[in-house]
Amino acid sequence: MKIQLALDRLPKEDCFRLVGETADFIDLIEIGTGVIKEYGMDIVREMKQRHPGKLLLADMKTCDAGKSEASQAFSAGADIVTVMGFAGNATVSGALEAAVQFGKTVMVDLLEVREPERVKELSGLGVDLFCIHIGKDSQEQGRAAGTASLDLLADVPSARIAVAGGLNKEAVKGLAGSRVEIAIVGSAITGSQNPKEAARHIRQVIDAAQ
Ligand SMILES: O=C(CO)[C@H](O)[C@H](O)COP(=O)(O)O
Repeated sequence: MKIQLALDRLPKEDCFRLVGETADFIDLIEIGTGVIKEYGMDIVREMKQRHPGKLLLADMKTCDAGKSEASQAFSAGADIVTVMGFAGNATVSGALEAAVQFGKTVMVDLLEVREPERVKELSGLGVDLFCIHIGKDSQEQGRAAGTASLDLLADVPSARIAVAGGLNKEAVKGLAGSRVEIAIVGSAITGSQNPKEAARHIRQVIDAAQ
């Protein structure tokens, strides 16, 4: 299982510092939605320039203008962009079209998607990478991402799966050995007193489970 470090609600300098400290233990870097709203495509561009060997995800959370927004992020150096699963099919298809043009990838964020039928429909459009996501506001109401929510993808055995939403070391351990390909971890690393050690521990948990 891969680790995607989510950089959310952070100043630019902290984003670069955190990636510098944890780079040995993470596989993907995510520029979070709020960080993109603050710094735009410049931070996507700069992160790719500084870390060309890491896969870079721009968490655009696109819900309209799919082709245009995906192209914007791919042009800036993103390898993966996110599009919301509740977006219209034309938006998802537009983003997928851009991904083909740039030779890159779309991740569909299933935040608030509850119907397996919708996941099958998205798969039919050509989506192969999905993110099961419990958002910040839901987390504050006591929900957390876990293996139970994998049921949403039970009918799409070919789907590649990422999981996000308050994952910590214990939750990542619970995902190890499941279908999940990418554990998206934000605050458990970025909010830790020692981000490098936090990332190292999560990496160890994953390696030990393989
Ligand atoms: O997409 C996100 C928020 O919308 C976050 O990147 C994702 O939830 C991971 O962060 P955390 O581990 O802090 O929940």
